[in-house]
Amino acid sequence: MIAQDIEQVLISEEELQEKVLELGATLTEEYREKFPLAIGVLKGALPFMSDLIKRIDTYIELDFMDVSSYGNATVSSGEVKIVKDLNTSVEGRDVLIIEDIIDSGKTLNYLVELFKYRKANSIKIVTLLDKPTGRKVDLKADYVGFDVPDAFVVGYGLDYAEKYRNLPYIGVLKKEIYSF
Ligand SMILES: O=P(O)(O)OC[C@H]1O[C@H](OP(=O)(O)OP(=O)(O)O)[C@H](O)[C@@H]1O
Ligand code: HPA
Ligand SMILES: [Mg+2]
Repeated sequence: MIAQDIEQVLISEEELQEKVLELGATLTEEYREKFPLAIGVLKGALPFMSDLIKRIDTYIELDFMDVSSYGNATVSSGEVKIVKDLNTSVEGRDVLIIEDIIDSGKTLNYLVELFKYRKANSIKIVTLLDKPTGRKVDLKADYVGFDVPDAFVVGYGLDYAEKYRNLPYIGVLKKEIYSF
């Protein structure tokens, strides 16, 4: 079915779940004495966030921010739009931003600056994937699941034109799907 559009599986379901466990254990230690505000960046972070929070064994509060800069393209427009803002104030809070991928870095750079301006006490980033070759601004995550090569990847939350978010693994799309 939708798997027929995938050229190659980069990260299997088992590898994803193993990494989520490992990151959950690390974050449990990091936030043991705190009550962080975990902010999921919609829509891409949803599957990762859903799995990760179940592996964090300390008190956490959840919120969501919906920002978008890709539309239906495979290259960032560079303009980050807030589609849905937080319900909670970040002032004085220990913020943990949960992302699916850092590519150009523009989305997270925008969010980090916004949360600094709103006076968060601390801001950390956990991202499932990092694509260092895509970077346009200087930005590093505190916790990274996997580095990915310079290819447009989909699955486990990541989309191409809003499709493929529901694949249970991370794959590379066949070229003919997005170049015509
Ligand atoms: O580092 P960057 O170049 O900014 O790219 C990363 C961002 O782009 C994607 O979101 P997108 O804007 O496509 O929204 P989505 O999560 O709803 O797909 C992805 O989920 C990250 O949030
Ligand atoms: N795939 C899906 N969405 C993305 C990517 C990618 O490689 N980079 C930034 N947003
Ligand atoms: Mg997208």
